Amino acid sequence: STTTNPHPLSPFPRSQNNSRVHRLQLPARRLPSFPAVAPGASFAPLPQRLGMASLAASAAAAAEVTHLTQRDAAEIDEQLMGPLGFSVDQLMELAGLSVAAALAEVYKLNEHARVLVICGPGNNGGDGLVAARHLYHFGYRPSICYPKRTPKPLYSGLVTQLESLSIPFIPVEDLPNELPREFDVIVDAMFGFSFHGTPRPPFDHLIQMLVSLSDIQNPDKRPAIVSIDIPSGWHVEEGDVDGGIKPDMLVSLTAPKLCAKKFTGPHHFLGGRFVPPPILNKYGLQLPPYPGTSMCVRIGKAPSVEISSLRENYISPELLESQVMSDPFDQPVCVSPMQWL
Ligand SMILES: NC(=O)C1=CN([C@@H]2O[C@H](COP(=O)(O)OP(=O)(O)OC[C@H]3O[C@@H](n4cnc5c(N)ncnc54)[C@H](OP(=O)(O)O)[C@@H]3O)[C@@H](O)[C@H]2O)[C@H](O)CC1
Ligand SMILES: [K+]
Repeated sequence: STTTNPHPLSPFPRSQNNSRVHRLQLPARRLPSFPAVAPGASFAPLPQRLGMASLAASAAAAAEVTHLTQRDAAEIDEQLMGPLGFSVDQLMELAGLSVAAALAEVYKLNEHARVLVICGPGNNGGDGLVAARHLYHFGYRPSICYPKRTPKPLYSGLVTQLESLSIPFIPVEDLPNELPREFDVIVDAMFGFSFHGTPRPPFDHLIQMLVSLSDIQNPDKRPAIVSIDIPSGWHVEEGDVDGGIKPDMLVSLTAPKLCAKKFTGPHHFLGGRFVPPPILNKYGLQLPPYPGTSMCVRIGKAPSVEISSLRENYISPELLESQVMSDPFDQPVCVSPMQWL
């Protein structure tokens, strides 16, 4: 056939003259869907059901996860949405779902139902809108602050979907002064990998508000901050160069960006389980495998639980007087998990 290729970067190249086409060529042999790592990667594939040994391997592998430059992150995005056939809606849906899933894994519904999602003008903000919808369906009570709306159908559609769920949109000037009393979690969906310079209004004010919150040392006295892809205001490669937000949780998408090396919070997750082999191969990405059907995977070690504090806080179940036997040997034994400690 003499038809020309509509996508110059197509993974199914018709022109052999385009060097970028060569670099994106699909492997001749069909790769298995697991492990999602480049061939020759230095860590071994892990089983889908992670046992203790493989969890340790996963932590070791985390040290080797690839961190992207701003340019590579943008280029990967363009390739996914060009020659690799994805649409922005699709990627945003998966990104937002990953964020909601990661948040729900750490901040359980019974104690963290009230979530404020602060959305910026670009796709990072779109991820926040999608995450809010999924959080609603998970049982959370999200509210949204979306001060610079984008008049594109994708975004107005997301807003309509959220309005149909009666999710409140709070104008920036109406945000309560006492955020810690009103919300359990704040999702920072202001800026992602296209951020540059210093934040302009009203985001400068919103970022400062989150900086003041993250300065409160006692995490029980403030909402947890969850940043999507990049802590907003951070330099995408250098990190926190200007006394910025210190999120408790970072959900990197596709692959962590260089700034994530400076993240010191307790919870770092990877989401965006959509990276196909041509991208993994071209950029030599080393990414941890996602467990089972999960949309997110923890990068690095989970914070350890202080067992002695569990013991101190443990209150034994009440034993009613009527249940007490006269002979203690007849007393029914109540085995609680704490008795094994
Ligand atoms: N492949 C993936 O991993 C996917 C990730 N997704 C998410 O998309 C973002 C990147 O989205 P993008 O739209 O390219 O960029 P941002 O959301 O970071 O923001 C761009 C808008 O922000 C404005 N901007 C930039 N700097 C400033 C500033 N200093 N002050 C105020 N506003 C700023 C910018 O305006 P300009 O006028 O400067 O152009 C834009 O309006 C990625 O991080 C992920 O979260 C996708 O959802 C799915 C695929
Ligand atoms: K962000």
